[in-house]
Amino acid sequence: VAMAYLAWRLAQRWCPSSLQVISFPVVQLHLNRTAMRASQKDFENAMNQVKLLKKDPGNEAKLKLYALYKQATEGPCNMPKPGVFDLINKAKWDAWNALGSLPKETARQNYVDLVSSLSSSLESSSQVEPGTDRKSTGYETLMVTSEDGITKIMLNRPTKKNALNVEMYHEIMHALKAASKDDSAITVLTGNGDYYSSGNDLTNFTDIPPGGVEEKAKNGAILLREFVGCFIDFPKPLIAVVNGPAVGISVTLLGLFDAVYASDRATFHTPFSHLGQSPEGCSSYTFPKIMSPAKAIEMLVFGKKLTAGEACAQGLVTEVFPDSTFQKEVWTRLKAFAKLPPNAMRISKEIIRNREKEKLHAVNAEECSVLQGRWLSDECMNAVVNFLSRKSKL
Ligand SMILES: CCCCCCCCCCC/C=C/C(=O)SCCNC(=O)CCNC(=O)[C@H](O)C(C)(C)COP(=O)(O)OP(=O)(O)OC[C@H]1O[C@@H](n2cnc3c(N)ncnc32)[C@H](O)[C@@H]1OP(=O)(O)O
Repeated sequence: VAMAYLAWRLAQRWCPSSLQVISFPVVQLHLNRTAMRASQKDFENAMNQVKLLKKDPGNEAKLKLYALYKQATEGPCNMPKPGVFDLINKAKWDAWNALGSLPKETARQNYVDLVSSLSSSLESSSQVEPGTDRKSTGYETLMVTSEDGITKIMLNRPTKKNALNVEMYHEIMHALKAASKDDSAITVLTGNGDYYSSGNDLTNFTDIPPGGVEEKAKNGAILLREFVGCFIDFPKPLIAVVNGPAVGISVTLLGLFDAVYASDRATFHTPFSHLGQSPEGCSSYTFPKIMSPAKAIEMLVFGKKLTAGEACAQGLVTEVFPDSTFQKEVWTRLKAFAKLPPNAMRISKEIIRNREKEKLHAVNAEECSVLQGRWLSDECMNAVVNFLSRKSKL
């Protein structure tokens, strides 16, 4: 029953709710569109279109495509279920199996529809409107706006507590690079919904490439190093507006921000040991400097969760505001900052931060290399499997 429940939870995660409703314990598929039927030619065109996508559509979309393709070509899944540690094949099996007895023609149509929606959304993501006041809706996982001299990068996966999936890592890097060159004076990172961010999306560990977990860990370390590097090198004032709880990498990165404003609802939690992992985001260097080595160890090694007030007392947070007035007070202040001469702000940040840059890049490289080893450990694997099978939560 537990395994069936897990399959159902994973299926919920990976199956498009607009196409079907899945209920437990009996898997029922209620299709809301049966009228249209894609021809074999449409299906083949869609398969070719997938190869031409300019951007990676992300793991969730790839699993949906895989499942629909298998269903359309082979019918219902009757393969043996892969073992619990064979994460990638198990995820694929779950996605396919969750389609139940969906007819081949419907799967074909759903595949064609999905490719068409991916093509249009990924095409538009490369277009940024020119001008000073602009809104970029092209991102899949972010909302990026630029007005009043402020570029706001909002993490936008509120139903997943703004967990950072691989696509979000890439989009944040893209948004930061664009913000570093645009005409805004300051850049703000914040979260949509009740969380600032729940940190690394633990399903990032499930998409294992043909080279196996070693290759996955190596690629993860390369991605993480590049990602953190963008924060180290960001040239303008970078401000975090921490609207709610923050976990993992969303906390450690705060040591690289120029100001951190938090709602009194926010908490700061880095449960790395619980997850069999180790600190990143340069926190092994910035946290002991900011708050003393002993306080840093309480957070980074023992996983002590801080309230916003505690984080402020320890220097990680610049100022705490009551949640009821948080947005109003913070944005009023930020708008005033953004009116200051941008070049003076950039040059002042440079002189304050630059002498640490080389050190920070070295720390980043070392942390990523240590984490690469941690991701291959049983401690880490067990923590991820426990979360995904809903046996544990922070
Ligand atoms: C080899 C790997 C390569 C990886 C690629 C590079 C990676 C770089 C990695 C850098 C290292 C980073 C480390 C970290 O950030 S460690 C911190 C990781 N985060 C967690 O452990 C948090 C896990 N989440 C929770 O414990 C709870 O969800 C939480 C306490 C945050 C909220 O609980 P609550 O009960 O309020 O809400 P739900 O649990 O129901 O959550 C709602 C849905 O959101 C999903 N969710 C939330 N957080 C995550 C997450 N971090 N990863 C994946 N999914 C997450 C949750 O599952 C719910 O989804 P469903 O509605 O579908 O069930």
